[in-house]
Amino acid sequence: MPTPHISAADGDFAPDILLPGDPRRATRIAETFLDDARLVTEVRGIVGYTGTYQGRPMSVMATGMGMPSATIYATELIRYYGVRRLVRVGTVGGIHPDLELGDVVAASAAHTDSDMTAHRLPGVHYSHAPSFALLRAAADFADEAGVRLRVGPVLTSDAFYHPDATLVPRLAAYGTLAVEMEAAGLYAVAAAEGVEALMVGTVSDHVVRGDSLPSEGREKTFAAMVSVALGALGALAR
Ligand SMILES: O=P(O)(O)O[C@H]1O[C@H](CO)[C@@H](O)[C@H]1O
Ligand SMILES: O=c1cc[nH]c(=O)[nH]1
Repeated sequence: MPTPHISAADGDFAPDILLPGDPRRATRIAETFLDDARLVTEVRGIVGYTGTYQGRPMSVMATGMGMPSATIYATELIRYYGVRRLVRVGTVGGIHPDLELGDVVAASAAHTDSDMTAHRLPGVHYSHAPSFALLRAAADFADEAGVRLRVGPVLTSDAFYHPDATLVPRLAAYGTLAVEMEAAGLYAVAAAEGVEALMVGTVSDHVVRGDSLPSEGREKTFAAMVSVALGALGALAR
C-alpha cells in the first residue's frame, strides 16, 4: 500500500535494497547493475527501482540527504514493503590519513553529532552498529574481488558545512575513517525494526587534505562500492 512518501504497490520492492542518497545514482545503479529494472516509486523525485541481480530480486532507492530523510524511507520500506536487508551506497568525506580518493569504506560503527537517535533510548549513549553478517560478507567479498575496503567507524553528521573546525582532528585522533550523513540513522532504524543494515561508501573527497574526485573518477569508484554491496547481499541470500 502506498505510504506518504512511497507510491509503490505491495510486493514492488525486493527484500534486499541498495540506498544511495542521490536519486541520479539510484537510476544509474538500476541501469548499470540490474536486469529488467522498473521504476516503482518517484514521490518527490526520490526514485526507486526493482529488477534482478544475478537472477535474484533486487531494489535500489534514493534516500535524499541526511538522517531525517533517510530514516523516513528506511522505516517505510521495512514496515510497509517487507525490505529486510538495506545497504547504503554513499559518498563519504575521508578523514583518516591513509584513505585515498576512490577507496571504499564500510562503517563498522557510526558516531553522530546529532540528537536524532538519542530519543530512542533515553539515558543511553546508543552505539550505531551495522549487521555483522552483512559487514563480514562485504569484507569477504572485497577480499575475493580485490577491492581495497577499509572497515572502521564513520561520523554521521547533521551538517555538511560543520561550524566546528576542531571536530575532524578530534575524530581523526579516535581512528574515525570518514564523514557522511545517514549511516547512524539507518543503523538505529534497522536495529529497532529487527532487520539488517550496512553503510558502504566511496571516498569522494578528503576533508583534511582538501582534494576531491573529478566526476568521471566518481563513476568508476562508484562501481567498486556497488559491487561490494551487491556481493554482501548476494552472500547472505545464498
Ligand atoms: O552521496 P550520498 O549518498 O548522498 O552521501 C553523502 O553526500 C551527501 C552530502 O553531499 C550526504 O547525503 C552524504 O551522506
Ligand atoms: O557528508 C559528506 C559526504 C562527502 N563528503 C563530505 O565531506 N561529507
